[in-house]
Amino acid sequence: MRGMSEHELNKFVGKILNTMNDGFFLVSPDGRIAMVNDALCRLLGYERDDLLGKPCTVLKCDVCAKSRAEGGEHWCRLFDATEETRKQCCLVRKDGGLVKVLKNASVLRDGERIVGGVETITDVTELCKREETIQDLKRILDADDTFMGMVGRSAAMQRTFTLLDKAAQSDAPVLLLGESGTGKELAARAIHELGPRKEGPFIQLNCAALNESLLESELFGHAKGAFTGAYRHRQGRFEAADNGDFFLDEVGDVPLPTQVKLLRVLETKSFERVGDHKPITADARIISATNRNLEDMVRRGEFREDLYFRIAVIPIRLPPLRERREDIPLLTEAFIRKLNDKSSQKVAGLSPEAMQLFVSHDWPGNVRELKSALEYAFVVADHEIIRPEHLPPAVSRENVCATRAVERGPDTLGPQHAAASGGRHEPLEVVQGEEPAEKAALVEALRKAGGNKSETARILGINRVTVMNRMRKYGVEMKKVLSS
Ligand SMILES: Nc1ncnc2c1ncn2[C@@H]1O[C@H](COP(=O)(O)OP(=O)(O)OP(=O)(O)O)[C@@H](O)[C@H]1O
Repeated sequence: MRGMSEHELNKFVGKILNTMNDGFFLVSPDGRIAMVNDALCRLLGYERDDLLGKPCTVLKCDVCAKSRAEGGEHWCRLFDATEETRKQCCLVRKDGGLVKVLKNASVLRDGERIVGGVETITDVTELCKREETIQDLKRILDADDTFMGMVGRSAAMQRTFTLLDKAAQSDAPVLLLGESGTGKELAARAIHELGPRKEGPFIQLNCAALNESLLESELFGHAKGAFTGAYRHRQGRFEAADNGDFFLDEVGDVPLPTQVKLLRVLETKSFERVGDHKPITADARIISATNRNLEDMVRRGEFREDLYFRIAVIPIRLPPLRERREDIPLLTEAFIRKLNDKSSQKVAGLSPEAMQLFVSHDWPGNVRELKSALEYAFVVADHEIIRPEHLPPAVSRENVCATRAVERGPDTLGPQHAAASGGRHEPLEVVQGEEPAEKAALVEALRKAGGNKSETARILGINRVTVMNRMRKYGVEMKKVLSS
């Protein structure tokens, strides 16, 4: 600036300040705004005249307000501190909006005399928003993908994990709702493991598997001679669950007369064994589960309303897999890792085409179906990579329909899903969706093992008893397998 006098320079100060991107203002020692630049007016939505001569408190700086409240020798802490750099504060715009800024401030002195204060402010609102987004994404990425053995990174599963955790801490009855294979049993175990009764027993009963009298005998026990075949006294599951958690699976299948007895036990914690009059008390927390729509059943008179309210104090819905497709790759990876550990086959992963089929399939049998599809693929694939031709037909064939369903959105997925979520009988397609994969995997493994059940178990990564159970379940005959 050689050749320009200070006086001449002063003439241009206003212009210089108005070319700055950052806001600038000058305050007099009594705190009145003496000078502002265009950037400040722009940033805060004020006209120059709105600000000039006004106390600087009009900018409603949060840090200034706080330090004023804490007190100090001077009305403004700047005059105590004499300098502030990169202080993060929040100002209020004329229209009431908040602006996050970084502020540099300095006291202006002429010798010993304070002549004012100068501040420059940089708008960091956008930067802060981006930082918040980064932090949110980081939280999602860092979020634990598993919760007591349940895999899920989707927001829906993360919410479910939080709810399960909270429910576990209370002693209130929990009702787990969700389609078959969504993980209700895993969730029940998680609640037990995390809850105050974890040192006590976790007793489980599938209410759908038994007729009325067997169910009552299982629930409450029976006295010797109570019915033909009752040779001994037998403890019921309620009694066994004393001081622990009692998981009533498929609670929607409890017949109405048994519902009355169940309600009485839940209310009084007291019951009698079948064929006996001696009252027995047991204190168990009830965790129930169903894939049926209990509210509809209550409306239809098929489920007692009073029992419903007893067991549904904390209802938690396990979302179907098609509502959280983002979890499919993660679940796939987790199951492949487990199957690799257990079986002789070593698989690196799915080809992009197979993964595409996985992600677009609707999984009416949910996580159980996905697990079975991988068990099938492990047996069929003789490569390190699972390709579409290694997947069960239900997965590879339905690609087109599934893609259409995805395009239509989850609310229009068709009747099989409505039924799967609430109807008493799962539609044929649901059963077909999950059974053939498990059955086909079993048959293929038996064939590979030449009928040797232990070898079959090793191939499938399950135990020998499960092999026999599955053979019985699917009516698989060894002779037919070996001759086909
Ligand atoms: N989130 C998950 N992460 C890992 N495995 C899961 C998950 N959800 C379910 N599974 C697995 O899927 C299978 C079915 O789960 P589970 O038996 O808990 O489902 P469910 O809802 O109780 O089914 P159903 O109503 O038919 O009894 C099990 O092998 C379970 O380990």
